[in-house]
Amino acid sequence: MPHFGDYQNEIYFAGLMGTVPKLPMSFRELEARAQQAMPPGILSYVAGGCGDEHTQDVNATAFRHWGIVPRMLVGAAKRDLSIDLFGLKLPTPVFMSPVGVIGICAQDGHGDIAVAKAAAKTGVPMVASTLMEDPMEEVAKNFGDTPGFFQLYTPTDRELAASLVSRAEAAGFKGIVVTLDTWITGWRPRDLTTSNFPQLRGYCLANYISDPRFKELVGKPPEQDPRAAVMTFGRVFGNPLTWADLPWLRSLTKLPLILKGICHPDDARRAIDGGVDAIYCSNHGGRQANGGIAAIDMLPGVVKASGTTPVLFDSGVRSGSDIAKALALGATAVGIGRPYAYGLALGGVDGIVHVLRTLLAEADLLMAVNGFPTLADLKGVAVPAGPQPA
Ligand SMILES: Cc1cc2nc3c(=O)[nH]c(=O)nc-3n(C[C@H](O)[C@H](O)[C@H](O)COP(=O)(O)O)c2cc1C
Ligand SMILES: O=C(O)C(=O)c1ccccc1
Repeated sequence: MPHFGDYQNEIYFAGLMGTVPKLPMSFRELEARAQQAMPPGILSYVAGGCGDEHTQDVNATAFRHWGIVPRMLVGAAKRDLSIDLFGLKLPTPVFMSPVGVIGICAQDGHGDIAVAKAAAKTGVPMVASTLMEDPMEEVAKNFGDTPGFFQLYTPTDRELAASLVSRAEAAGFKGIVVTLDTWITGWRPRDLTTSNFPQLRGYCLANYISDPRFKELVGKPPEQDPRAAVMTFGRVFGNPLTWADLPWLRSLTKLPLILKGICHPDDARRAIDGGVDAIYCSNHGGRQANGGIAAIDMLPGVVKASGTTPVLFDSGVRSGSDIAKALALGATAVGIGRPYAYGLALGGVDGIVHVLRTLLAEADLLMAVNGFPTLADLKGVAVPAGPQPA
């Protein structure tokens, strides 16, 4: 695998031949061009968030309150961005966060498969949502050598939960991410204004309608009565789990179990005591609660409480320097959300690969210029931005 920073040289040298990149080089441009390219209903679902979107906004802007002081004469000519996560060797500390409507972000409606192919090309794992437009078994066939993770929205029906997890195991997924913050949908004015909720219009339910237990719950073949399938989905989708359910969740799989949506240090400690393998600090990109605190500002407390347990992080990552800052603040791996959905909408598999390569190239070059050749060197170097003590 080439150095991710090489993408910069590739682009400049292509420029000598008169070729400039067709795809955006910054998040600002990516978002603006995606806004032009995506159907309005899908765009507003992806771009929107909770309430007045304050949390969503600060998730991104709060990265500016953290900084990295450069070190010189380190000779960081070669960087090593690889990590070991649950014994899996990954070339970079980046993954693609679960995005439930990614299937319909692709022009051909097979966005989940496009993400899996981009994972295979880049070594950046996909965390596949429960909400897919193609069944997980089909999606997993496209991972190549890159491990994939399955994100579970725990349904109220325990047998359905168990069935989804065992299918994920059989399909070769390497870990189960259980999302805790979305057993009910947050207050999303953009979607409410247009009465637009893609899943309730029958999109992205492939993992449900292909499931033997779900078929039993519908009571007839879902394809014969799509409305009954949607109503059954609505009925079983969200389970308001409590700590008392953690032993049951843990018992569902021997694969690494990761809890997504943990932001309080006490919750991290309790989850680790309950036997989870990793903590996933995230506020769902500000889509669920307009609580006001940026996810990146909650990361240090979660990292401290988690000790040696890996901490995954997402929410507001828009650039390579954001990735580097999250790593410096203690994240083991960093999730990309909306940016890759926009990349997919603009350029299919190549669009996702481009977004990942630009983010990774920037992170890699920041490590080079600032003198941090390894992730171990980067750990702990982020400081609050502003005047530094003498
Ligand atoms: C359109 C959309 C759909 C999402 N669907 C899911 C999902 O199915 N499961 C999940 O755990 N998180 C889901 N998320 C949350 C992401 O995994 C991630 O936490 C979030 O996108 C991070 O914020 P950012 O994209 O602003 O960086 C979704 C996010 C978006 C934007
Ligand atoms: O839109 C989301 O962020 C999401 O994860 C979701 C998925 C299904 C139901 C409600 C929310």
